[in-house]
Amino acid sequence: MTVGEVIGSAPAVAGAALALIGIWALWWLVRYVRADTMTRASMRQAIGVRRRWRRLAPMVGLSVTDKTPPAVIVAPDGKVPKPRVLIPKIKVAADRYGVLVHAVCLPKVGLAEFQRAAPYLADAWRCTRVSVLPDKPGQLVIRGVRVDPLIVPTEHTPTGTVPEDLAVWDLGLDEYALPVSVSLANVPGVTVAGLPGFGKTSLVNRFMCDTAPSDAVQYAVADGKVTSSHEGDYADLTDRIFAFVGDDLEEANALFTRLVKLRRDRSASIRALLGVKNMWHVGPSAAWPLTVLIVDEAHTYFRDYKGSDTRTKKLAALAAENARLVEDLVKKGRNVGILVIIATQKATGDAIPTFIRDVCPVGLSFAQKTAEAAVVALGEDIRNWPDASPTALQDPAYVGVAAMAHQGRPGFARIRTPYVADADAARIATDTAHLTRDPAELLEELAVSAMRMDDPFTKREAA
Ligand SMILES: Nc1ncnc2c1ncn2[C@@H]1O[C@H](COP(=O)(O)OP(=O)(O)OP(=O)(O)O)[C@@H](O)[C@H]1O
Repeated sequence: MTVGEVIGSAPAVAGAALALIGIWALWWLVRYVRADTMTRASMRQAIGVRRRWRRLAPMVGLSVTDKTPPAVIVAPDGKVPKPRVLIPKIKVAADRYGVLVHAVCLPKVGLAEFQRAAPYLADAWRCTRVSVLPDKPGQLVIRGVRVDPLIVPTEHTPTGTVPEDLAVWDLGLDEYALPVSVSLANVPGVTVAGLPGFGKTSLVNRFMCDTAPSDAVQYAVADGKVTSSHEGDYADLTDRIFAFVGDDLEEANALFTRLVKLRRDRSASIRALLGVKNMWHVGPSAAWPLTVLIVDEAHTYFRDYKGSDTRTKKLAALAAENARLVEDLVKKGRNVGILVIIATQKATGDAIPTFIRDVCPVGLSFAQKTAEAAVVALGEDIRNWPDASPTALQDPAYVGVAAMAHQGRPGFARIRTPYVADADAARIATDTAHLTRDPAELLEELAVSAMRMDDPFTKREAA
């Protein structure tokens, strides 16, 4: 191509570039118009972050000077080129709560430098909080939230569709508005504690509503706050629950005994029926469902009864027996697909006995009154993380916010869990009631069909 041709094509190239910019501007405008007020503010914020980055980065110590002279040491006019100041390249995206910035590290400008600069970035970007985490090798992700996600209530409307992965429990958004979930695969127990009215039931409701459309899960509930299944928080869900007991210690004892028997029968037959030692290797199924026992207001079943009269002695014996049975389920139920969720308002050692709490790998706590209660709910380590302590969640703005130990790294996350309306829970329970089965019966059916398959006559027929 000659120089003349290049000059001649310049208007066409400029026109194409302008058209591209026009298309991009139109796309941005359409997104802006369709977005809600919070997202629009974040989109404007993202423009500011991009526009000011070249000036801001060196001011907050996020630049490096490249002193190596380029290939041409002396320019034709005799001047030596100045060293170049390099700044990390960024890509900025916006959502309801703020901006998500992907940055590329430079020599001596990495994770530590970005983390040191985070408070300055928060000031410059007008953010309540900025966090910096590693992304891909050599890249970082910086989360800046303009609005504190912990104080913005959210709602969740269950879709009624079968979850893609039954073992993933979506909990809500953390303090950086990033989604938090826990894996329930190989988890035998979850504890949920918190002052009354701070969102425990809503959290458990969400779990049930999201998983209930699957035939690979069955629920049993012991609710210590009520006497019959038609009262209280689980009244809307009874159609999807295969066993329910209220505050009667003897009935609870019978339910826990029944589930321990299921645990034993499953342990005895898992290799023959599933061909594995751990149900999670093949995943839960309609024939071998994940069996979830929810023990709400656990204090009712485990508390230490003190007194020498016959009735109190009987209650004390039942409570001790209940704790022992639930401990059995938590300690030995994992590989056979039994999960225990223990919720309580009362954070004392006898509400969730420490020998049970300590074997539950997942612990969540809504607001707590005292540091001791926080320790009972989340373990000793919470004392080392005062910012995340549930004692700081007592303001009504934090209804629905829980603290939870990070899975796989030190520290605790605070999570804004969404509210699930009772009407939605009722709708899901009604729509999925036909899936309710007793896992003990299912186990028997599975054993019978396995026996039939072993039968030489049946084998011949099948062949
Ligand atoms: N995640 C949430 N977001 C916003 N509001 C919530 C949330 N969860 C609960 N609430 C509000 O708090 C009220 C009480 O919630 P919930 O029944 O879940 O509390 P709880 O901790 O289970 O109380 P209790 O221990 O008395 O059963 C709800 O009716 C609702 O108005």
